[in-house]
Amino acid sequence: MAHSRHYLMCRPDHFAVEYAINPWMDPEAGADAATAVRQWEGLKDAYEELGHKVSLINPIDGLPDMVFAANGALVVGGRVYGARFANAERAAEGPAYLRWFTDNGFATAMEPTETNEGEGDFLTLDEVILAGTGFRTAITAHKQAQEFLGRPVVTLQLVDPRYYHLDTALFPIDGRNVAYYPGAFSAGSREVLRHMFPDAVLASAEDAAVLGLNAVSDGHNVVINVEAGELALELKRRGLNVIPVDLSELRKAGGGPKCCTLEIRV
Ligand SMILES: CN(C)C(=N)NCCC[C@H](N)C(=O)O
Repeated sequence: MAHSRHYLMCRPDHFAVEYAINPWMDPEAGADAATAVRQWEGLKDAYEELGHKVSLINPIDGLPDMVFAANGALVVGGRVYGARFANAERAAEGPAYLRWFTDNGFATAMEPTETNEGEGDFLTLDEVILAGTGFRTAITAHKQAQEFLGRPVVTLQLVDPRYYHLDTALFPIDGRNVAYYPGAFSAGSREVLRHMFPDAVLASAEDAAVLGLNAVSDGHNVVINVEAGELALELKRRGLNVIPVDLSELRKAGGGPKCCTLEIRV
C-alpha cells in the first residue's frame, strides 16, 4: 500500500516506573505492566490495521523504559545511527537496539560517540531532519548524524522539561509539514519553525499536556493519544484520518504512541 511503513516496537513486558528521569515519572505512584501491555497491543493493532509492518525487539528484564523504541536509534535510507542515552538507567538500551539492527541485516550501523536518544530527538521529513536539544540529545550528535546520514539536520532548542524530547512537542504530519506546541521551544527555534512551516498545526498547552504531539502520521492517518481532542479536530479539519489510542499507562513514564514506535526507513 502507498503509505505503508515499517515500525520496530518492544512489548512492555517489563514496564515499570522505578526511577524518575523526567517530570512525568513518579516511582511512588508506579505503573501497571499488564495495563501497559494491553494498551500497547491496541497501538500495534492500529498500525497493522492500517497496513503497516511491525517488527518486534525482545524486551530485556531490568530495562523498564525499553518499550520506548523511538529512542533506540534513527534509521534513514537504511543507515542506522545508534542511540547513546543521557541517563545511566537506560544506557544498556543503545547497544541492544543497535544489535537488533545488525542482527537483521543492517550493515551500515554506527555506534555513536555523542549523546542522543534516537527518534526521540530526531524527526525526519522529506528534505531535512529536525533535531531537538536541551535535555537529552547533545548538539554535537546533530552534527554527527548529519555527517553519517548525509541529510541536513536543523537544530531546535527545547526549553520546557516536560517536553524533554522533540517528539513530545512536535510531529511530522507528512514529509513537508508538522504540528507542534510553540511553548516547548526557545524564541529563536519558534522563529525557525514559523519560517520553515508557515502552514503548521499549532497545538494548545492542553493538548501538549496529554502528549498529543507524541503522534505518528503516515501522511494520511494520524495515530494520536485519545485525550488530545482539540488537536484531533484540527487534523480532521485538514483532511487527515485520526486514530485515537489510549496509552495512559505509558504516559506515567512520559511516553505516548510515537515513543513506542521506531520507524525503519530503507
Ligand atoms: C518521545 N519519546 C520517544 C519519548 N519521549 N520517550 C519516552 C521516554 C520515557 C522514558 N521514561 C525517559 O524519560 O527516557
